[in-house]
Amino acid sequence: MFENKRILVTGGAGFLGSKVIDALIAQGISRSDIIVPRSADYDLRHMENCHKVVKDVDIVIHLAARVGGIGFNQEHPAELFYDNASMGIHMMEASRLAGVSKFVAVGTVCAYPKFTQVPFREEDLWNGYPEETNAPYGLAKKMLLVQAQAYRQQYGFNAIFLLPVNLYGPGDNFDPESSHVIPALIKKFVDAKQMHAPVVEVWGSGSASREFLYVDDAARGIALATARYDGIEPVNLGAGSEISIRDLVEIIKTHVGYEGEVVYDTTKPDGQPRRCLDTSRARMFFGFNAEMSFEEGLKTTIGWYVNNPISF
Ligand SMILES: NC(=O)C1=CN([C@@H]2O[C@H](COP(=O)(O)OP(=O)(O)OC[C@H]3O[C@@H](n4cnc5c(N)ncnc54)[C@H](OP(=O)(O)O)[C@@H]3O)[C@@H](O)[C@H]2O)C=CC1
Ligand SMILES: C[C@H]1O[C@H](OP(=O)(O)OP(=O)(O)OC[C@H]2O[C@@H](n3cnc4c(=O)[nH]c(N)nc43)[C@H](O)[C@@H]2O)[C@@H](O)[C@@H](O)C1=O
Repeated sequence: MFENKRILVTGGAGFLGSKVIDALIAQGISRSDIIVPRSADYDLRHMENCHKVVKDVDIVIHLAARVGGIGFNQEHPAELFYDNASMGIHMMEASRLAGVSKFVAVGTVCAYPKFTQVPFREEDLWNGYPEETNAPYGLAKKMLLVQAQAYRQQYGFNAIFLLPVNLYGPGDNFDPESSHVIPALIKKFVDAKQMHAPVVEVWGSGSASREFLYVDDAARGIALATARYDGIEPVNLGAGSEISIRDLVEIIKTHVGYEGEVVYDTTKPDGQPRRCLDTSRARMFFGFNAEMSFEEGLKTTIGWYVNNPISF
C-alpha cells in the first residue's frame, strides 16, 4: 500500500498526529516520505496553503484541527466551527484537485446525537443533533463525512471517514484552559498533592460517562485504516468500554495518591450524558482492536505527566 508513497499528515506535530507518524514508521514507511506541515508556515484555513501542501503527495491524513475540552468548546464555539470546517473542506478539495489517491478524514465522537442507543453505531450518526456544548465542533468535523461521500459519488475520490472516541495518553494537552477531562484531572490531583491542597474541584455532576482510547491505539487504528480501508461508510475508533466520570475521578485520585476531598461543581456542564462506541466495524474492515488496558494507560499517562511537569 505504502511503497514509495508520499504521505502528508496535517496536524502531524500534535498529540495524536505525532503518534500517527510513529505508527506509519512502524508500518515500514520512511520518515522522509512523511510530510508534516506546521500551522505557522501553512494556515490550512486558507485554500492557497492547502494547494501548496498537497503538491506531489499521494496520501493525505488530515488531523489538523482546533481541539479542546468541554470548557474550551463552551468558550469558543464559533472558532471551533469555522476553523475545523474551513480546514477540512479546503484540504479535501485541494487534495482532489491535486490527484491525491487517498484522503483520510478524522472526525470525532462529538458528531453523534446527544441521545442515541449505546453503544453508538455508525448507522445511528444522523439520528439527532449532537450535545450542545460540542455540537459546532462535532458538526464541523461531521461535514467531512458528507463531503467524502459526495466526492466519492461524483468524482470517484477515495476519501474515508474515521470517528475516534475521547483520546488520552502521554503528550496530551494539559493546559487547564483547553484540556480534556483526563489530563485536567491528572494535573488537578498531582498539583493538589504537591501543594497539600485540601480539596480538588471536579466539573459537572460526575454522572456522565465516557469511553477513552489510548492515543497509541488510535494512531495504530488510523494507520491500519489508511493501509486497508477504502469504504464509503464511517468507522468508529474506540476501546468499547464505558466509565462514569465519578469512577474515573476515583481511579485517578487513587493512582496519584491524593488523599484530600473531591467536590463536584455542578455549575459546570456534564456534556454528552453517555458515550460508548460499537467497535465492530473497525475490527471487521481493517482488523483494529484497542490493546492498551485503561488501568495501564492511565498509570503511563500519570507517570509521563509527573516526569514532564508543564507549567501554564
Ligand atoms: N484529542 C481527542 O480526544 C480527539 C481528537 N480527535 C481528532 O484528532 C485530531 C488531532 O487532535 P489532537 O492531536 O488532540 O489535537 P492537537 O491540538 O494536539 O493537534 C492539532 C494540530 O492541528 C494543527 N492545526 C491547528 N490549526 C491549524 C491551522 N489553522 N492550520 C494548520 N494546522 C493547524 C496544529 O499544528 P501546529 O502544531 O503546527 O500548530 C496541531 O498540531 C483532530 O482532527 C481532532 O478533531 C478526535 C477525537 C478525539
Ligand atoms: C473528545 C471529544 O469530546 C469532548 O467532549 P467531552 O468528552 O465532554 O470533553 P471533556 O473531556 O472536557 O469532558 C468530559 C467530562 O468530564 C467532566 N469533567 C470533570 N472535571 C473536568 C475538568 O476538570 N476538565 C474537563 N475538561 N472536564 C471535566 C466534564 O464535565 C464532562 O462531563 C469534546 O470537547 C471534543 O474535544 C471531542 O472531540
